[in-house]
Amino acid sequence: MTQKVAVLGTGKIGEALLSGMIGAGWAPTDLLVTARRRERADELRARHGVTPVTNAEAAKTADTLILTVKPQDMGTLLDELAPHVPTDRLVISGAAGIPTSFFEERLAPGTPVVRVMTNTPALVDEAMSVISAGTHATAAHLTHTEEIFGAVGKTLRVPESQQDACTALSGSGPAYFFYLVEAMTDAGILLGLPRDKAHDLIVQSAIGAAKMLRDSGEHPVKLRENVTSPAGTTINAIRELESHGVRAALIAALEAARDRSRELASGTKD
Ligand SMILES: NC(=O)C1=CN([C@@H]2O[C@H](COP(=O)(O)OP(=O)(O)OC[C@H]3O[C@@H](n4cnc5c(N)ncnc54)[C@H](O)[C@@H]3O)[C@@H](O)[C@H]2O)C=CC1
Ligand SMILES: O=C(O)[C@@H]1CCC=N1
Repeated sequence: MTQKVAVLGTGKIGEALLSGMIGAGWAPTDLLVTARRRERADELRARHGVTPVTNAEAAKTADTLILTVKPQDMGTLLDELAPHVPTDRLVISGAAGIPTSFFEERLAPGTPVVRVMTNTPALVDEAMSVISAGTHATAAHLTHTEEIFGAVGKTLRVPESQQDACTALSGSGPAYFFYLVEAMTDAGILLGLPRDKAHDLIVQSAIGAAKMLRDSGEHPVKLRENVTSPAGTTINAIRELESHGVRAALIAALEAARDRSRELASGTKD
């Protein structure tokens, strides 16, 4: 049976998902998109061969609705959608913070809702997407959600109570690594290297370290110890990181991200 999937509010995350799904074999003719602006809809059609529709048309036509608007826009979108969504549709939310109960309260009783937190490496099929079922979502709904988000990377099921923490870790996670690369590139400049060379050195080191973290089976502490020679260079750098409280700063930063995710729960917090 053909399953039509609609992405509503196709911005950065929505388009990355769309592109990954098409790459994984979804027929563009089975994919519908909605956008606020006409030019954006035309752009999506030209780039991916998908069909732009209105939010109401998507609700009536698609079997699965993936809502990828900003948390603050979700209430307005749901007001628009609610009269048109039959209860046999699966509604997937990709928004930070907003609980499945927010959707269940606004959609017809019994509508299955799944909450997903993905991340921007979806653009290169290396996303980490964490998936939680709402009250009426079945095992089949979770499997279908995994099929969709599996097109852009790894998936993991978690209880919804862990979603805000996951948002802080993997949802926002890529930003912390980009920030680190930016800061380390600045350090390279301080040490007299041209920016482009410093950038290349750090990026390749990041890729190598990421592959070792994923593939070596070693604990990160062991991997770091292997780099840290007695009376060598690395331990001098580590001492500075510790004395500047970088570990504590990271813990506090992720706690702040988790708290903000909780705060977004009402879907209206600017
Ligand atoms: N950017 C990121 O790294 C991540 C974002 N998210 C979540 O994904 C969602 C989307 O984020 P982005 O793609 O970064 O935002 P974005 O701003 O690029 O995309 C949202 C799109 O929704 C459109 N939109 C808003 N209201 C609409 C409506 N009523 N009808 C149709 N289109 C509408 C906007 O015009 C925009 O194009 C957010 O809820 C965010 O919390 C999740 C994981 C990572
Ligand atoms: O910053 C944000 O709110 C979104 C959600 C996770 C990553 N970006």
